[in-house]
Amino acid sequence: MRARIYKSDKRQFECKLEESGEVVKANALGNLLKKGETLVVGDWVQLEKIEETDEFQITSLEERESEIFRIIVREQRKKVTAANCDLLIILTSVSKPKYKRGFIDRFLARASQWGIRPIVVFNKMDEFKEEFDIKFEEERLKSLGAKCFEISALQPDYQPRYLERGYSELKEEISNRTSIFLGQSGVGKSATINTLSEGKYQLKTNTIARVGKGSHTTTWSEIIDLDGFCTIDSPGIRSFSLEDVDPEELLSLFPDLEEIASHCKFSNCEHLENSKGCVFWSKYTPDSPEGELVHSRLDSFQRIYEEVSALEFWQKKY
Ligand SMILES: Nc1nc2c(ncn2[C@@H]2O[C@H](COP(=O)(O)OP(=O)(O)OP(=O)(O)O)[C@@H](O)[C@H]2O)c(=O)[nH]1
Ligand SMILES: [Zn+2]
Repeated sequence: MRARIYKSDKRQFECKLEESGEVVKANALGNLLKKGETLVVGDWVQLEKIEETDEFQITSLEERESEIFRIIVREQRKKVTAANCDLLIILTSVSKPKYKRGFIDRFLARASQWGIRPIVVFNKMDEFKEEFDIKFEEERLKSLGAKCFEISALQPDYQPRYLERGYSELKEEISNRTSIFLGQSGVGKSATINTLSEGKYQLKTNTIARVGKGSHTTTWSEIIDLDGFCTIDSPGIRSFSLEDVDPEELLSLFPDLEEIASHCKFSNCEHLENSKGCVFWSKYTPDSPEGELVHSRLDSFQRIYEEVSALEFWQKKY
């Protein structure tokens, strides 16, 4: 019977049966686990019931539509943490913590790498101050293919004032999908999930796994089922760092820039102000409306590029 893995902890799995919705514990056939972690939350699998023991066994794995992963650089291998995620929800705050375009661009790069559609949610709109140019950010994100929403997690009946979409549109967007919420600490991920679940779920604010605080060796990940939508909670997928991305592949995660860069005169163009024949500086001057957007992206790209190429393990190659 068909089922989806909802929780994985080393070699033990909890699976939700597609037909009955029942959640059962299951083991996996050895050959499915051979390479260490070939089964992850979100995977669709076939289960068989072992009559003698009444236990369930995972007998096969369906091909994945998308994977959330990181590259373990030293081992040259991909570590998958979740599968079949439909939507990457990038949450940001318009008050505290301060909106950081660079963070959004990092998450957008991940969305591009994982092949998952991103949307951006501006939260804490109840504390909105006019000096924040939400329309500019929206235009920028729209041109990158990300729909934007404005909400207040603390006031679900907040109506959008600046953007087309608000809370009810967000509810619709996530319905029947599996999403993952990303965003810096304190933007309101837990609060938003709680509100969207309409009381069914009560995550303590500040409980969603933190990243980058000391060692986090937690292996467990789960899908939280919230009646009509699901979210994947897993430590290790929220980091902003793109340090596992090969600097030479970074541009491919900025498809908008990659397109423009393909017109630069030299294929090894560094896209600096004095680079000869660089389209970014000849055609898209930073003070033109279109150039402002392009250069804000180039800026993010170059920051990450510098950061990543400074890492020892990437330098070894050269
Ligand atoms: N004013 C206002 N405060 C909010 C809103 N959403 C969340 N908060 C507050 O912001 C703080 C952080 O919210 P959390 O939901 O814990 O944020 P988080 O993103 O889950 O944080 P981490 O668990 O650290 O990643 C809490 O004190 C919330 O009450 C909002 O829409 N408006
Ligand atoms: Zn160039």
